[in-house]
Amino acid sequence: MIEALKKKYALSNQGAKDLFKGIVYSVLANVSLMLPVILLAVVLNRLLAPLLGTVAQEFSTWFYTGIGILILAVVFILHYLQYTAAYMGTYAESARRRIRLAEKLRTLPLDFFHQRDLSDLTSTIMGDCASFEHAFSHTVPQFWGAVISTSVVCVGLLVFNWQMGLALLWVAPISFAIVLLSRRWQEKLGKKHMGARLELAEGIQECLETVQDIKACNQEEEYLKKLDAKMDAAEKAQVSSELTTASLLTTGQMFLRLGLATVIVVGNGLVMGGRTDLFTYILFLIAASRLYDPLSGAMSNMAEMFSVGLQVKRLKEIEEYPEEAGEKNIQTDGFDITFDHVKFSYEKDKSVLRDVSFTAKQGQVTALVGPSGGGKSTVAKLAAKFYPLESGKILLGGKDIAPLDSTMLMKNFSIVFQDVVLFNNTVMENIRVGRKNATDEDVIAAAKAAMCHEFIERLPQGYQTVIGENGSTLSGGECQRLSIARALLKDAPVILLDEATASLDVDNETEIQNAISKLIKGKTVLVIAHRMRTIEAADRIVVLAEGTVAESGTHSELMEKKGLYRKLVDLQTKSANWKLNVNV
Ligand SMILES: Nc1ncnc2c1ncn2[C@@H]1O[C@H](COP(=O)(O)OP(=O)(O)OP(=O)(O)O)[C@@H](O)[C@H]1O
Repeated sequence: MIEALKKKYALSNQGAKDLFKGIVYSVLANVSLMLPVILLAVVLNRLLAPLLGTVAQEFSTWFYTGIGILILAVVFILHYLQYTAAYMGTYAESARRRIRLAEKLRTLPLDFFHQRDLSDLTSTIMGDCASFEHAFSHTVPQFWGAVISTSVVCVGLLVFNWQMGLALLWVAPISFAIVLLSRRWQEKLGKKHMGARLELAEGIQECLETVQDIKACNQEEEYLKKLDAKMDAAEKAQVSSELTTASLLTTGQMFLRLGLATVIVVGNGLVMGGRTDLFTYILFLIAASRLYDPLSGAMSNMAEMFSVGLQVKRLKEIEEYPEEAGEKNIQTDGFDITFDHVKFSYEKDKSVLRDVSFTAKQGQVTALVGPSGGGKSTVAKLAAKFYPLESGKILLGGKDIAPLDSTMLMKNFSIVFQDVVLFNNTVMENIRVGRKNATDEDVIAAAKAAMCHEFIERLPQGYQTVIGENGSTLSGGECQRLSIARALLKDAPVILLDEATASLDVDNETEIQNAISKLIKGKTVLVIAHRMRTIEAADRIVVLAEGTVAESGTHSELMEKKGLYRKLVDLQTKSANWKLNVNV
């Protein structure tokens, strides 16, 4: 049972045990609701003895009051136990689920995050987890509790008087069938609603991220119109999903109440015909008033459980995604990086790299140049195993990196990408990301080398200043210098620099390049730069165009060759003399 619950609702062992406890208490609490009915029937039987024609027995008010209080106490205790088991268990499981998800995300390979939509992931982690809290505290235990307890009571009523039992219960299977048979329909509408909600969340996120550009291009009205359309679509999908569910549910619940009419008609006939007594008739009338409520409740819960099913599926997709299970022991023979006939595509059948082969030697600077979109950044990311290859191999110190553990591999890389990622934390901690156990002095030394120290000192709290989400309170050049400081601090044997000095002015660029020159001594350096003069001194230049290596060699070799590299250099020389003509 515990195993079945674990599997069905993606629960931990403790979570499944707590849910089981919640269901058991829910069954007992529901059954206990029949105790007042039984007491009422017994009391009425005694009080109405003269009317019913039965032998009048001695009636003790105190005795029945005492039993009544005892029953109330039992009902209260069982409901209390059910409440604590369902609620405490659910919230403890919710905390475990969130931690489990965070742990799982930590172990997933990077390509998982490139495949999944980030707002979809956020909505699973935040939204679905919140829905589970409601479902597992308010719905699932109550549903199973109602189904099991009413089945037990129904069997009891059928054994007691099968004709009255049938008159009371014939409606239940039909009512449930109405809701159950429409499950696929409800799930389809639920999926559509979830899809529309995700699109809306994506739209809002995109709008917030690009608000400056939208304003700068006077696109507010246009953009808001599109967002409005997404809101309308989400609202429509929600209304149609809820309306359908509510209509079917109300139909089922109304049908259930028909049973009261059949109890009256059948009971009347049986009492008139002398085939049953008035006591049984009254007992079934009271039972009808108590029994249909939990069944109605179970039907409403069932609709919510359909949508929980969809959310559990999304959660399982993350939990069951194969974890990164690479070799932890990385022993390489030096740190040369070799691309050996590498073929790669982000999307199926859209090759970005075709047959790329070259070696970036340790102790040398290898520069990647070429037209925009040629695949330079992709090559740098593949060198650090951000994505799996379609075919070919990438070797680090002669060792294929494909089977290696990414976290262990990453220890060998210092990376500065075009898009700098900074955390909403202090400057000190943002640089310390490079090396967790670095002392404050180490951090400051790296900051000085990356020309950050001066501007950091000018910040309100110096190194202890919190820099906002992704460094929102700093300029682009300052963010880039921080990320260079981080890389200097890490001081790994392989260095990937993708447009590392792109946002710096000429003075800063020269100084930083001096700092980088110190950093790269004896290391394998793969550098991408659009400004050709910054890589003229590189030991080897690899020209990438349309996903292949067009040519390679030193600056002078390539200039002599008069190929693509020469063309790019000439173009840049021309553009360096370009001036903004304000008299046109
Ligand atoms: N995450 C991604 N998903 C899908 N396609 C991508 C992705 N990143 C890059 N591409 C595509 O891969 C190709 C190579 O991109 P890449 O960024 O490697 O080129 P690049 O030479 O570094 O360009 P640039 O000089 O403009 O930075 C381009 O056509 C680009 O559109």
